[in-house]
Amino acid sequence: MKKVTIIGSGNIGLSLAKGLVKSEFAHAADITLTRRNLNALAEEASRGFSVSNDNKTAVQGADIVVFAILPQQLKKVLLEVAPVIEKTNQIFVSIVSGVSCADLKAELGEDATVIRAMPNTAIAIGQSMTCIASDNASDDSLKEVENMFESVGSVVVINEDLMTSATALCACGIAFFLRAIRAASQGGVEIGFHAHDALKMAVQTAKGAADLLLHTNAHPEGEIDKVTSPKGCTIAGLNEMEHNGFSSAFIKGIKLSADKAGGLYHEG
Ligand SMILES: NC(=O)C1=CN([C@@H]2O[C@H](COP(=O)(O)OP(=O)(O)OC[C@H]3O[C@@H](n4cnc5c(N)ncnc54)[C@H](O)[C@@H]3O)[C@@H](O)[C@H]2O)C=CC1
Ligand SMILES: O=C(O)[C@@H]1CCC=N1
Repeated sequence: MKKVTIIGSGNIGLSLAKGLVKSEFAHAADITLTRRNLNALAEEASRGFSVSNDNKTAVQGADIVVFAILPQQLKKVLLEVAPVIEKTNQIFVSIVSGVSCADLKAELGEDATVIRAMPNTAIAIGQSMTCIASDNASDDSLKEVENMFESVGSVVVINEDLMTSATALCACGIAFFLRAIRAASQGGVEIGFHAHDALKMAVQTAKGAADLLLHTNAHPEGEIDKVTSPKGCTIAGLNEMEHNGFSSAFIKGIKLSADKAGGLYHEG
């Protein structure tokens, strides 16, 4: 089993830790979680995770170190751990948006093995879509990190210059789809369902739509064509949504998120 240290145990860091244990990629005891306020990790400690507020000690002995802190918090932490890292044995994975491999190596050293990864919060249940990229990692190191993220979802290896696009489409994207489900359930309440039933119906319908594409490799429009009976109620609703900018709003939102994702580290 690999020893994994996660620097920054907030939303995505904890989701990753939970997912890795659930998938049996690692035992809780082999995962060290750090956070400035140790009290906030009491529950994780009781579940067997090793917890610490000392990043320097926490990186020592780890096979894989994952940086899961905000872009604005990263530089200070890189400078803190750089003197104690083992460049030949350790892999440094950054899931911090907008931080390049070059940025990471500028603080950790040019010979450090750095890999960027962009998962989403469904990683907690083994359903992440994770994109990974590196400019210097060996095939073995890349494979090791790919295996880790494959244990908690799907992985696509991409060119580093597409990482901010991956952030918008996949990491932010989960929020976009969640909002769409919420909107569907609100529509359901207006047409007669109690909120809990409307949400359950919207969630299962969204899951069915995603699974249809996953299982059949079909194109969404092909599946939509099967639903839209001539002169029917589906095409009427769908066109009304489009007249109100549904696809356009989604596309514009993803573009804005991608623009924003690139600038968070250097903006400070
Ligand atoms: N939330 C998400 O869905 C995703 C987030 N990301 C990226 O992951 C990073 C973290 O995002 P979130 O988890 O949402 O933020 P968050 O604010 O929930 O978590 C960051 C954690 O880092 C801790 N922290 C701050 N300074 C620290 C230090 N010096 N030492 C140890 N811990 C420290 C904070 O206490 C906090 O718990 C960001 O860079 C974000 O771009 C990437 C993919 C998905
Ligand atoms: O909103 C954010 O900035 C982070 C990056 C991707 C998901 N959450």
